[in-house]
Amino acid sequence: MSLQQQNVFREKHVDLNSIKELPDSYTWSSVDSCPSSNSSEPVPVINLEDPNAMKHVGHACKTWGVFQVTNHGIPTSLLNSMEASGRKLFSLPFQQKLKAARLPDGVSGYGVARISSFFPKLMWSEGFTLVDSPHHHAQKLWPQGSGNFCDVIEEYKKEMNKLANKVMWLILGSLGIKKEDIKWGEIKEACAALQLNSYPSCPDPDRAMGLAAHTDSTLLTILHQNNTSGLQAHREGVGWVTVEPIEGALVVNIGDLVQILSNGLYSSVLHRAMVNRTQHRLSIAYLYGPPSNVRIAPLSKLTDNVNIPPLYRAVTWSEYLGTKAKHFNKALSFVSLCAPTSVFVDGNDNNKSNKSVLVG
Ligand SMILES: O=C(O)CCC(=O)C(=O)O
Ligand SMILES: [Fe+2]
Repeated sequence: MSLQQQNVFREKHVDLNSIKELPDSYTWSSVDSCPSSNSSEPVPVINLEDPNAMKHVGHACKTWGVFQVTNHGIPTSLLNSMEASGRKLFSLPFQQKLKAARLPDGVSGYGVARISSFFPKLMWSEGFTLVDSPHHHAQKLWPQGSGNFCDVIEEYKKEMNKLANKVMWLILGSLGIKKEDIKWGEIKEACAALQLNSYPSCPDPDRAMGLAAHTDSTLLTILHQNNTSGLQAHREGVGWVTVEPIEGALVVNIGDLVQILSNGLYSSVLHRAMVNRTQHRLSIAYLYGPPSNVRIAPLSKLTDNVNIPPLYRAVTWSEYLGTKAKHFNKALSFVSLCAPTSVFVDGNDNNKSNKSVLVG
């Protein structure tokens, strides 16, 4: 990073652990105007070894757009090691983390939430995005050697890829889609990124926002949250519902690309992360998408051009990320083939960024 880039970066990046009182720039009035719902119905929990798992996945996609999975096959030891690696990274001194800072026009590296530019207020979180190999960043963070950090990341990505592929086929299967119906076939060659989020304890959590409301620009996202609640999903007619952490379970969010593929039968889930006064929260999101050159369009089996016309035009993942980076929570309506549908936009939706936004 050049000196000038470093200065610009420092103006935006603050060591949240050193702040004792919530500054005005971090004070959100919209947190109060969108309170959490008291609904007692929890987000569905699906045992992937249940013979009816596909049916349950279909129902959860139709009603919530988010669910938790158990018996998912990811070893607990790997989840623990990944969490420890995340902690090790975020507990580095602030100046050290800045050495692996995301470049102004880049995607990977350390920095504020990538959706920050769409909101007038700052979020109480720090993030680390890994798109390719982690080695380059690890060398900057730990010049003396990063221990098993890179091995854990690589192993985690490999295992998550298998799980994401399996869940993707449960989702497609629940729509009646078979392998031969997918022209781009092997979603095994999918692209993915890892997003590590850290939410330090906050002096005034009721007025702060960890990560503002957004949908993920993925096919699906698999999220591991440490034993600290904070993730909330928005359900039509109900409001914000907390996705309570369950030991060993993983959260699956339906992303915008499944909304396109399913021709709107399954909607991506609007979600956000809240913070708390005493605990440091950590989450690790595996962002799963198709190979970047594949055009994603409503599956022909789900449309008939007469009664059920395709609702979206075909887009590649990278094209969609560009649209999202410009129009944020309105992006789906920009690839829509019919009149714009109602979209939820929280905060300032003026486009100030031309970066890729993998989330939000
Ligand atoms: O921290 C969380 O629970 C949510 C993270 C998230 O939504 C994301 O990284 O896209
Ligand atoms: Fe997200």
